[in-house]
Amino acid sequence: MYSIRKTNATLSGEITLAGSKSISNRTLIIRALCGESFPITHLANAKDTDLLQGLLSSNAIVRDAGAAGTTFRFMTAYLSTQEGIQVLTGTERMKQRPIGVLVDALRSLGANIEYLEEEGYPPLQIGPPNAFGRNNKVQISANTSSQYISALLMIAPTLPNGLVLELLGKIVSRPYIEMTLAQMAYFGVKHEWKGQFIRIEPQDYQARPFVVEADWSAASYYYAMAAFATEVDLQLNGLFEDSLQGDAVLTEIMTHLGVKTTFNTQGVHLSKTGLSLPAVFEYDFLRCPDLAQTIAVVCAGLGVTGRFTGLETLRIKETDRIAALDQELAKVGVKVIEEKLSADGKAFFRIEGKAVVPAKAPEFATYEDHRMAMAFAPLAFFGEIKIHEPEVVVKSYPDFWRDLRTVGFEIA
Ligand SMILES: O=C(O)C1=C[C@@H](OP(=O)(O)O)[C@@H](O)[C@H](O)C1
Ligand SMILES: C=C(OP(=O)(O)O)C(=O)O
Repeated sequence: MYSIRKTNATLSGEITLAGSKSISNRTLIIRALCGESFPITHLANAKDTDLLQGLLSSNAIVRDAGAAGTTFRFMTAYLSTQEGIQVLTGTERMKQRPIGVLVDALRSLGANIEYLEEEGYPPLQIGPPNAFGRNNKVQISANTSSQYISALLMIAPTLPNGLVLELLGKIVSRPYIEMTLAQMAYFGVKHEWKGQFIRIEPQDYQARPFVVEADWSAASYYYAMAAFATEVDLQLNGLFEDSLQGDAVLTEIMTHLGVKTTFNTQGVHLSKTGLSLPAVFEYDFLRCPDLAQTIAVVCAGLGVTGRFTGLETLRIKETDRIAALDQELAKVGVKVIEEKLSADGKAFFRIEGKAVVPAKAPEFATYEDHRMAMAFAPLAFFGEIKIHEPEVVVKSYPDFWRDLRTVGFEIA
């Protein structure tokens, strides 16, 4: 457990953020499918990326993706194209995260996949494919996780007849699908996306050097600190305005919550907007679910009522993130209230109250979720806090605590 304090109310310094884990993991899969190696600069140092790199270079029969969702989903599709029999497993939590939508789609393409424990969940046994990809039309429900779709898209150009993917229902996390297609395009693979259909012809990936941009989801924790600080002069290096990451929408979100972004040659500079805050901040996180915890804590810290939609997928991530936010925000007197469904069927969650950090440091549990630890850390601006199992941050941002110390946090 860490005890965290911020003894002054200002925020200044310079942080060089590590590479995006989402972009890195796509790049590694594409390189594995490419047949020719290419250099990757600024690859993420996230554990999820290390795991993927390890699994791709392993010949082991049992491969463990740990807690890494993209690693598990991307490897499921990748191994379906490979000879031999492999077992793909993960943590106890991974065994509760659904995979049936992807397995059904891969089976319809000819993959030979068996569930080793519970139907619809990891671990999987992936056997040699049978006429894999002879059929090239697949329907897939798009409302659970975009990672299934990205996993299929990346193998699509290597299939004998390519792939025509029909997305069924509401598309969650759409910018991650766009990220996948944009990276595939960088490596020479064309696609056509019309309405609910994405078509990819059989094509070869072209090897080219690749530079990974810094992680916008990781940047969000500094924006939260900037929202809580009285004065801000903070530089975050490695980020681009023209980003592959949907989470770059953070700059826009945070202008409403008091943080001004100025792009420069190195990345972004953060300062205060000086504008007054809204009483209520309404936002739909369907396109950027990984920002939801950060912004929930920002609203709590500022005493702005958050009114959020698009949180449905949060329940199947590293933990049930809605339940975790509810439990932990209660420790600073903030409520997470699920409203009745609106007429158009939208589920609204209200984040209500102003966080008060009690004199006896509150202890925040992290539920094996890196984003719980990182989203709650900025509350140290309001008093001493404690974070359980701080090492969870390794999943996406192993240097988080080191970097926090460099901007004036006392961590013991
Ligand atoms: O494709 C990706 O890199 C990701 C997609 C999102 O997941 P879902 O599509 O399951 O929402 C996101 O939450 C996750 O952190 C990374
Ligand atoms: C949801 C996340 O990751 P994954 O689904 O890849 O485990 C995340 O990093 O917030």
